[in-house]
Amino acid sequence: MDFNITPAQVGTRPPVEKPSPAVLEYLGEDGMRKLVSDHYDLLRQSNIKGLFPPTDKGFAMAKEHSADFFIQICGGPQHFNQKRGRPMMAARHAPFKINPEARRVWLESYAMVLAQHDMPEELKKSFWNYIDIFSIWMMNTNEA
Ligand code: HEM
Repeated sequence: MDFNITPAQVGTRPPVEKPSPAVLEYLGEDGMRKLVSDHYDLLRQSNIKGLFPPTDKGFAMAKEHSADFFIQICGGPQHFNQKRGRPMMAARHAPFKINPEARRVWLESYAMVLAQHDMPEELKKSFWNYIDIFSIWMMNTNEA
């Protein structure tokens, strides 16, 4: 499938549709953790690696929190809320400079992981549509 990135302006918040619970049903929690882990491993080699924690421990925590969130947003247990409180995702990303290029790299890293994955296409599409749009919310600067 094509992983198209929707063009968007910084500061806009288009309505988002959550991924289908079938994504988590297919992957299971461990499968979701692996998906997120593979994504983060690509980010760590990308030109936006400087945004992420430099230590292995910090990086492992970042993976854990992100996977907790994706499990929750796909209808699974509320791990994220229990450990971290209300998601408030845009606010949590505010300390980091996320420009359209950072969004592109972040999404393309997911596209690479999804392209290799054995998940059915309609589940990939559901997951992709969610991150494509919700990632627009996380952009907070046009500065390089
Ligand atoms: C637009 C591109 C994005 C970039 C560049 C980005 C970058 C980051 C960075 C730098 C962190 C902090 C890492 C840490 O120290 O824990 C983070 C945390 C996180 N991000 Fe993103 N992010 C993006 C989009 C998204 C999207 C679309 C989602 C959800 C669908 C998401 C979910 C999360 C979660 C759950 C955390 C952990 C927050 C916490 O526990 O405090 N991110 N992200």
